Amino acid sequence: MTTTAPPAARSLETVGLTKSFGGVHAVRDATVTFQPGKINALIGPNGSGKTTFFNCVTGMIKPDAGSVTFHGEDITRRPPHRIARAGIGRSFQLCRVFPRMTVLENMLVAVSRSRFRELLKGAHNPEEIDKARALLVRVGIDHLENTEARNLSYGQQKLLELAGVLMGDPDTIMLDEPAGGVNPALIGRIGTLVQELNAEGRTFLVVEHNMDMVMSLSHHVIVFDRGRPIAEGTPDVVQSDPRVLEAYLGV
Ligand SMILES: Nc1ncnc2c1ncn2[C@@H]1O[C@H](COP(=O)(O)OP(=O)(O)OP(=O)(O)O)[C@@H](O)[C@H]1O
Repeated sequence: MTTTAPPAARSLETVGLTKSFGGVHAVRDATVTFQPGKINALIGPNGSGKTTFFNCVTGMIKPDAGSVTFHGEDITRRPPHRIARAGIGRSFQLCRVFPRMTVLENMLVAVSRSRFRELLKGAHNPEEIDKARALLVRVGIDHLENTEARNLSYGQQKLLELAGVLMGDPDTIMLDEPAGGVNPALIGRIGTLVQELNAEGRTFLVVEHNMDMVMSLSHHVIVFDRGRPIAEGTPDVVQSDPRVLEAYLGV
């Protein structure tokens, strides 16, 4: 009798992912393998399909074709909460927090739906509250615990969103433009947090236009153009790839 070894688990990969909006081919036959345990960056000109790709991976929109595999399991077209439960956390390009809830309340609604119902009934789980407070300390906004989120700076809201993502203990974290609209001091703090969380074993996939951040933070860079990857490699390799210059500069 012969046995077949299971395929080696790879953290996250897509094969032939495709999504159109009417006549706009936002993501076209995108086959991408992200490096597990690393900080992966996804870059590309405006409109090259990065956010649509993110949304297909995290179940926010359904791809027209192709597959998404996470730790060897097909997660294509699963609803977002099931993908989150599988271990993929994400932030959004336009930060999503509940503006009239306090920072701590935002942390508590970041947990699962069943707990959200508990929260609405006023039944707070003490362990969740402890965990939320520890994460607020970690991202450096614990002093704002009782402040309504709308009174935070945009950068502080991004830190809150990241802390909320960490409430789910994801092993893979997808950040959509973490530096967008954030002042330089907080960009530095977000970058340091990403590095620390990565050193603890979490895989990152970061969409970002801030090239200083991308090049200093990432281990592996994937470049999108017109809906598909056109180049990948270390920051140094990608920066000197003529296809990348062409995509950005149209030369
Ligand atoms: N819901 C939608 N309906 C119609 N077209 C869309 C929709 N979402 C995205 N698109 C189009 O799909 C293409 C890819 O957009 P997407 O936002 O994924 O690119 P991006 O690389 O994330 O851009 P940016 O860097 O500017 O955020 C663009 O032409 C965009 O206008």
